[in-house]
Amino acid sequence: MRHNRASHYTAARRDETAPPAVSGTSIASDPMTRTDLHDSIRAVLWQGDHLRLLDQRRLPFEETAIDCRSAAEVAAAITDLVVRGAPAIGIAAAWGVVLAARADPATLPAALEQLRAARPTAVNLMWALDRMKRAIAAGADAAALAVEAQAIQDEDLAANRRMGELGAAQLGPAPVGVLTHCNTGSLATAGFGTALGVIRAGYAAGRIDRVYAGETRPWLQGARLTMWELARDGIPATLIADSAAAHLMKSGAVQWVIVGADRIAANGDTANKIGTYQLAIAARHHGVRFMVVAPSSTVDMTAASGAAIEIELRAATELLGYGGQRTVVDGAQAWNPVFDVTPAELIDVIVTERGVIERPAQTGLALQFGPPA
Ligand SMILES: CSC[C@@H](O)[C@@H](O)C(=O)COP(=O)(O)O
Repeated sequence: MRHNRASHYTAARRDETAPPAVSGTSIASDPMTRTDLHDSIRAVLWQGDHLRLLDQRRLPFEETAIDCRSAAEVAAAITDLVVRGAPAIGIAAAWGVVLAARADPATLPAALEQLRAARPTAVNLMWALDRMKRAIAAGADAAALAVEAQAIQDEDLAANRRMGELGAAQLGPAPVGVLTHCNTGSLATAGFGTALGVIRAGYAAGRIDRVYAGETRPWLQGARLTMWELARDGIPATLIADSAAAHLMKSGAVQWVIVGADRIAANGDTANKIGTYQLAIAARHHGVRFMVVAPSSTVDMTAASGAAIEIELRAATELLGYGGQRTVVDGAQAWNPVFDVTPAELIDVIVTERGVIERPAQTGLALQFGPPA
């Protein structure tokens, strides 16, 4: 393993013996630099002529990167969860557009379409592509598109820092226990994180003393990724099975559930990782408060309510086995929706970089985002 503290990742080198992690793409796989701070985690890194993605399917035990050299490779990496988390896939897609422009501007319409189809629920993907499309319409060349993609990435990091401050101010002052779901940290964003950014800021301010993370079946984003990020930061963290959440709340160990979002409708209904809805129901029953943290790029004012949000259904095989090993009897069927919608009535606070919306069911998002489109 080669370490290079001057850059975030070690230089990629083609490993002919490694199995292709994303079918049909050329992959350079190599260990990435290990550092100790969340600031050093970069899920998406532009390398001047290609895009380097930290392969999140292999964490926490392997820090390897995949180099994408075409929009098609970026789209495949998004679909296959090499890169995941609503803001991060929007950022990766923006760089995918840059790759298409550099290769041949004539391929841009097809590239935009292919990237848009990579995953259906996280609206940050469509938001970022629409922004790149507007830049193309305004005459941007590949270099100008790279500036736009970098701006999308930089603005996301700034939004996360701001949401961290705003969300942490909602807590305490006495330190609380917090439950989170999936992974909303540096890995899911340009850095720092949304819900995990609030947790980072809250812990730093002495307003959080313990974080519980649901494991997040079947891809284990909570177990593999959130626990990894929290361990690197030295934040006290306890993993729970997803099905232990109501029991945890009943014990009195948590006062807040803090989660991210993949799409927030105009009325405040929020799509997020499957299992979020049942956390919100259990939280309301136990008097535990429920906070959603997401940048404005996650807000979709064209969706009047959660009913308008497409929920991604993934392959049944993701549920029928574990670690490459089949665990369910042959011939069994499985249903694998990977997001659900939490109704606004169950949400106490929505935090975006524009501010805090308390009891969103009463006002919707119009206070910050204007009337529904
Ligand atoms: C800041 S990330 C917010 C959401 O994207 C996150 O909670 C989530 O549901 C991610 O799902 P994933 O399937 O891992 O992309």
